[in-house]
Amino acid sequence: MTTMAQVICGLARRWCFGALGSPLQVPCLQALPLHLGRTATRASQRDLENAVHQVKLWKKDPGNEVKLKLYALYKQATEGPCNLPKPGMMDLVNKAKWDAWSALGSLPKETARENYVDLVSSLSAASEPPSPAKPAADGEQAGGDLVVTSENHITTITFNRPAKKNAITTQMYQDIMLALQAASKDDSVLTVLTGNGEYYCSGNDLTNFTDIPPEGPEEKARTNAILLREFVDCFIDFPKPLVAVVNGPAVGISVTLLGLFDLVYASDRATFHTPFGPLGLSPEGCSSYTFPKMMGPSKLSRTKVGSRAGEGGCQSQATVSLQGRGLGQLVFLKAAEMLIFGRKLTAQEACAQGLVTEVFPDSTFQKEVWTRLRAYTKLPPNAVRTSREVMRSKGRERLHAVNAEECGALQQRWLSEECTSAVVRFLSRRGKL
Ligand SMILES: CCCCC/C=C/C(=O)SCCNC(=O)CCNC(=O)[C@H](O)C(C)(C)COP(=O)(O)OP(=O)(O)OC[C@H]1O[C@@H](n2cnc3c(N)ncnc32)[C@H](O)[C@@H]1OP(=O)(O)O
Repeated sequence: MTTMAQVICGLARRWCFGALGSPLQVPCLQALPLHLGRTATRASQRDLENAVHQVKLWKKDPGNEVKLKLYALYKQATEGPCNLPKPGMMDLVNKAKWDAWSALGSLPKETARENYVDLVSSLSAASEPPSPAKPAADGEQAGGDLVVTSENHITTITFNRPAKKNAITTQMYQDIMLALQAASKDDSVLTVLTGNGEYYCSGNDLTNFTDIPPEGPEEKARTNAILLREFVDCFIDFPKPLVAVVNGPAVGISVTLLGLFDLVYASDRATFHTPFGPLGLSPEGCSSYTFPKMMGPSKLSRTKVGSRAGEGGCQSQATVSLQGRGLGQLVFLKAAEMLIFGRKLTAQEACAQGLVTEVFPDSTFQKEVWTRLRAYTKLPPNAVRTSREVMRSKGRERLHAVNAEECGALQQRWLSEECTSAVVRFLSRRGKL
């Protein structure tokens, strides 16, 4: 499946060479050097054609920002100021192109031609053969975006895109579903989700929103809603204990799904963030039901006073009891603060709210957690499975209904200006469009 970045790269590559479509508003584009005037003679049409040919010879991808700048200059040099109607918000590729071209305003054709030629010549001088790919360092996991292992009666599903903070691609949703289906039938006792690298998971890969099919954004939203519903249903119906080993910051759907897990063990460097408000989105993963149920509309959290992290419960965080005895901090955290207003929780706060089972010092996190999980696999597997089933069966029908409602709401949210603007802002901040 091509993502927006590939679509843009492909189009931008054609834009540079063949000048297609209309430009894009990428604020950082203005940051690129405009050679406002050549000290030598003015660039001729021939110089422009030579520069276009030179770009074709480039071995190293200059990145979207440069491609879009070249595209906009080429259009300005050959057609003058942007003369196309502004595309719709969801038509991100053409909007990206329209804005980049429009950003050049009434720059004269000759100047645009000079700038194009100068930019190509300066980049050609700077370009060097791409360095050989860095071999995976010792201990780093090779493998694809998702690594699934099964040993010691534990199936482990590891998000493995550390360079992208383990953001979940569309393919990864499919692969996680396949892994859960296999785990439900294998001889494992527990199934674990965890992350490779500093992040647990940064949620949905926001470029997922931008790969618009020919049928248009409505079709994309419809298929996304089906994918999300099936994905969450897999967790609702999963028949064995689900464990999250939250090794670092968790965002979005990787947080909301935790309400469907049986154990959530977190490193004390983990954070839990559901930025649905800023993204123009709404909750998923049944969190609109599980979080209020877990946290209460407003909850005075009670944790062991003075307990060391890892000795049961959350790290010490004195709270005051309803009787008002003792000193400490009132921890009023509502599900609404997370899901509506996007408040980020520390591991301790998430534990105090019931989202996290236990917090461990990062230095001993992996050792302590995996020792404990291996001990749990020694329990009689059928008893474990039966106990979990009787705990979970009563709520499944309700969870399926919640999932359906959440996906229906999101299907509309994905088409909203609020959401598309937020996605464009995120992707534009680093020239991802
Ligand atoms: C069909 C199913 C729908 C499911 C519905 C689910 C909804 C959600 O999950 S909503 C939440 C979505 N996630 C986000 O909004 C997080 C977006 N990312 C960020 O805010 C930040 O990247 C960060 C806070 C997670 C980390 O910031 P920082 O430490 O500054 O690192 P960078 O931003 O430079 O990230 C490094 C690299 O990774 C890319 N990246 C990170 N997260 C995502 C993401 N969610 N989607 C796409 N790409 C992501 C980021 O763009 C950087 O890439 P490069 O610039 O190429 O290095």
